[in-house]
Amino acid sequence: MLEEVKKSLEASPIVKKGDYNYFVNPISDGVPTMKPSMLRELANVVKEHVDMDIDKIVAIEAMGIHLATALSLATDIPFVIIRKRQYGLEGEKEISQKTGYGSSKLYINDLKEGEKILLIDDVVSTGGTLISTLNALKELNIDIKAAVAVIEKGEGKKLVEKETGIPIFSVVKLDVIDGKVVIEKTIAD
Ligand SMILES: O=P(O)(O)OC[C@H]1O[C@H](OP(=O)(O)OP(=O)(O)O)[C@H](O)[C@@H]1O
Ligand SMILES: Nc1nc2[nH]cnc2c(=O)[nH]1
Repeated sequence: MLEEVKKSLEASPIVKKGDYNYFVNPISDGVPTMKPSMLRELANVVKEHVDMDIDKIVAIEAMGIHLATALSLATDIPFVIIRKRQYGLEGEKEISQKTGYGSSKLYINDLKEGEKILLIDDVVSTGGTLISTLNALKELNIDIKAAVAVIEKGEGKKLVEKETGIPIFSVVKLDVIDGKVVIEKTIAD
């Protein structure tokens, strides 16, 4: 199980973004090319391990979108995207997001108080993105049933859990060591 995912991650090229070792992978970049079998397996793993008694899947742009789409097709649950684009719609909420290599704004739309959601993104690394997003969703009184970061890089997941009180489900934990992705564990181990 997850052999294709592990092989693909271990083969990830590493590029520097300043001092930050950024791995490049189909799950987190759509580059190199994503295989449908790998995307399907990831959606099924999430579906099997996470409480799917929810009203909506919520994706973070950009690299949560294909994961949310696959999960939506596997479960028939609708999804909405937290965009990097501002629409100015009524009720829109702005979030400031900071990663290990950049920052931007995110915009929450079309989520109602009490709605049961699963939040999904590709990677948790420093935890900056999930901390600001989960805290904003809490301020909106959204019922966060689950939060998923398919790939856990480094120690950011623990920080998110400490800062938000919300457990994060991840499929693979990895780190970049000596210029290579090293898998530390997977949900199948
Ligand atoms: O835990 P963190 O350090 O916050 O890193 C995780 C975030 O970094 C990436 O987003 P990025 O801003 O690069 O945008 P993208 O999804 O548009 O590539 C990734 O998709 C996560 O959202
Ligand atoms: N693709 C990719 N996305 C990230 N998001 C946060 N860190 C990383 C990384 O190293 N690679």
